[in-house]
Amino acid sequence: MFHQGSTDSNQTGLNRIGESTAREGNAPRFKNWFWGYFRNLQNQGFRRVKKPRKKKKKIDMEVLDLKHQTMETFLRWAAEIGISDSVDSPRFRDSCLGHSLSVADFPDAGGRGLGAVRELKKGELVLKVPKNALMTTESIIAKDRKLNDAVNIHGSLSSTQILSVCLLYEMGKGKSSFWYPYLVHLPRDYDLLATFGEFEKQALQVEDAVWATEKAIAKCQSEWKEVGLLMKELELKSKFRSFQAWLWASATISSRTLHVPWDSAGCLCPVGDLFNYDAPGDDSNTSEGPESANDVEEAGLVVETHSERLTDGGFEEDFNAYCLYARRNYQLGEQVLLCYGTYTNLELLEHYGFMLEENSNDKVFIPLETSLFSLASSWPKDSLYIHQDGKPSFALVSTLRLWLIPQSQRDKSVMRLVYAGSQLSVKNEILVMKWISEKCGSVLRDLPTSVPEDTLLLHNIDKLQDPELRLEQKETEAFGSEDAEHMEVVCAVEATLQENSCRLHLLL
Ligand SMILES: C[S@@+](CC[C@H](N)C(=O)[O-])C[C@H]1O[C@@H](n2cnc3c(N)ncnc32)[C@H](O)[C@@H]1O
Repeated sequence: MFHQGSTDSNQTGLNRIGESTAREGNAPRFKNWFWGYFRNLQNQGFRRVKKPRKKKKKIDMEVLDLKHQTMETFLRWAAEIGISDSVDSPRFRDSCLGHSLSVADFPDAGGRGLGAVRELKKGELVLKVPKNALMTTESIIAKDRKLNDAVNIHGSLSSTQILSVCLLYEMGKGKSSFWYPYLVHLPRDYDLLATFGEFEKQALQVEDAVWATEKAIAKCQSEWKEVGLLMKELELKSKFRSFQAWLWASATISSRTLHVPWDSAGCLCPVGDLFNYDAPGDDSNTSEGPESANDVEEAGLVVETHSERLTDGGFEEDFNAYCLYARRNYQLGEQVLLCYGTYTNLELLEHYGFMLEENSNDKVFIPLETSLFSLASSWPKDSLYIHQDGKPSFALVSTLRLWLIPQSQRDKSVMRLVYAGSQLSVKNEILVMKWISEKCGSVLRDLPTSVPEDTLLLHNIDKLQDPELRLEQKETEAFGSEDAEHMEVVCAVEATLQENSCRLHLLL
């Protein structure tokens, strides 16, 4: 659904959001800690766990005068341009919502989102956004000759780079932008990997997560350099040309665009981008054993079709509109969610800036011997992983079965059993499980912190970040008695917060 590709636990308490607030653009408190990544290993008795953290990075888009822009104003504007949550949209409505949906706050499942204002049936149309309301490169440049001409001579830039520049250009227009009522309600800060600083990156601890962060930051920087000339030609104000502004724009595009068939960058969809994320069906990881069809799919032996899962909506030529449908039945007050795609927690963090505590699509990669990799050459490297519930993937368990028998016994009949996902012998199976258990144990032991340490640290960092919960003197003293490493991290967080507030002052 959302272009880059559930928690149903907290779907009660539909609190209508009326006024815009400084932080309404995003969940007030995202669980952006990566420790969930290894939590299930810990649940199986492993002691050590990764503990990352994420500071808030404010990207100040001060051009927006938020004072007079309430959610009501936005929803009225949306109704005027034809956005509607009902099939038969009446011509005069003071809100595009109210028939099926309402904007509400879901603190534990995405923050601002859309709730059901009545019972909704699976497959029912819940939102229609006409093409003219969508922000695409095409629709933005169609309204601006100068932008159109400039964009057309920069054909080497990717469609995502172009859309990001168009977004910043539109932001630069302020109130004169057609989409101003929508733009003012975009989040002002994001937590995607590309926005991570050195401290946050190191806190991830796990090698592939640190590497993914470095890659995301490097990509963002090089893409920003590449668009420098275009932004200059467009005479964007320097604050819109800054790397901070670029981070903001590319995070907006990454986390909010919906797929459209005519532009690989997708579209920004007013109101439609208020749906929070629901992971695709829990069916992907509930199989009984590695012999199941799902495990075979994971191993890349069967091409998985997601068509059933991703049926929440899309652009429909017949309606000339983006149409979004209920993916299941909803009760009054429940949060209505969309599936943006199938993601691990690291991928969710990279593309959307959040992760799920329970994510059946999550994967943990453990270091493997080179000889094991060469034995697994018929499977993609990324199929050798451990599920969030601790179960090894089909490819991993099959390769280990083979690897842990003497080379002389690896004949055709054994290979056939391995590829069919069958056990070779009880002895071999015990060896496999023992090997995995010891490997995971050693990975976890090598990490600097444990879950309880992480939990305590996160709790204290939360307090430091929340002005309303500022640490009282007594608690500060309590820190003094904790170990030096903990204190060091708290100091680093304080320094980061300090640095951020200085940066904000400079911008203002
Ligand atoms: C398309 S927007 C959804 C609306 C968003 N909550 C808002 O206020 O604009 C996607 C963003 O919402 C947040 N989000 C969506 N689903 C979430 C979930 N299940 N848990 C936590 N955050 C979520 C993430 O910040 C994500 O980048």
